[in-house]
Amino acid sequence: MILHIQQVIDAGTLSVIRDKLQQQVFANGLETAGWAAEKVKQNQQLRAPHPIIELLQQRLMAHPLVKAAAQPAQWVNVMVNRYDTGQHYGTHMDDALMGGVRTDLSFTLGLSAADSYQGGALVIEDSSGERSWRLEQGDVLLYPTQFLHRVEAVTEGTRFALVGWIESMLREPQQREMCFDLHQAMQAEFQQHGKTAQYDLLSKTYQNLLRRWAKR
Ligand SMILES: O=C(O)CCC(=O)C(=O)O
Ligand SMILES: [Fe+2]
Repeated sequence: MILHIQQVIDAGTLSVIRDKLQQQVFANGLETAGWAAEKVKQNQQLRAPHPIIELLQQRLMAHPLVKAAAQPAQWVNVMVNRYDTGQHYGTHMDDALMGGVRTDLSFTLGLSAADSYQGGALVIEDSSGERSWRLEQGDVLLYPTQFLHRVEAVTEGTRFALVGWIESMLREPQQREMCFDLHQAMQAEFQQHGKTAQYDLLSKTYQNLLRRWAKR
């Protein structure tokens, strides 16, 4: 399950954040690249602790869809990536363990308006082929960390994005998808019909599956 959630952060907040980001000193992205990824990583990054990262991470952590889809146990290496014109991040795998935290999900939160730069698509490969995203500012893409992926070269302008990884209480993508679907069905039933007997059954199954599978 790859989830595209729209408008997690409003455009006004993002405009203030971008102004602040322009004043920060970014480090070379190679600082956090593994030995293979360093062959293909050409970007810049701003790492935690930093108040901008703190603020954005708090918003993501509080978002109901992020919570329901990721069932987070821990967040790790949340940082701002910056790609100026000509920069890219070629095909790579993210490390399975970052400081002892297992990376079950990756996310990218778009911080730049999609029409303010050219190129810079995030491309994810699976056995059926490739899919690419140029996220609108404020949108987040949440995806299992199991795929080869890349960021295409930015050919004009600058692409800022918040990226990071999540260790989930539900290790398997299939478990997360089942719990997420059930959660969404439960919510829809409650919103449309109230606390019906069907809602209670969905809720019972959701909570019991979570209890059965969740590990921290
Ligand atoms: O900038 C992005 O959207 C993703 C970057 C990425 O793949 C990474 O930092 O490992
Ligand atoms: Fe990556």
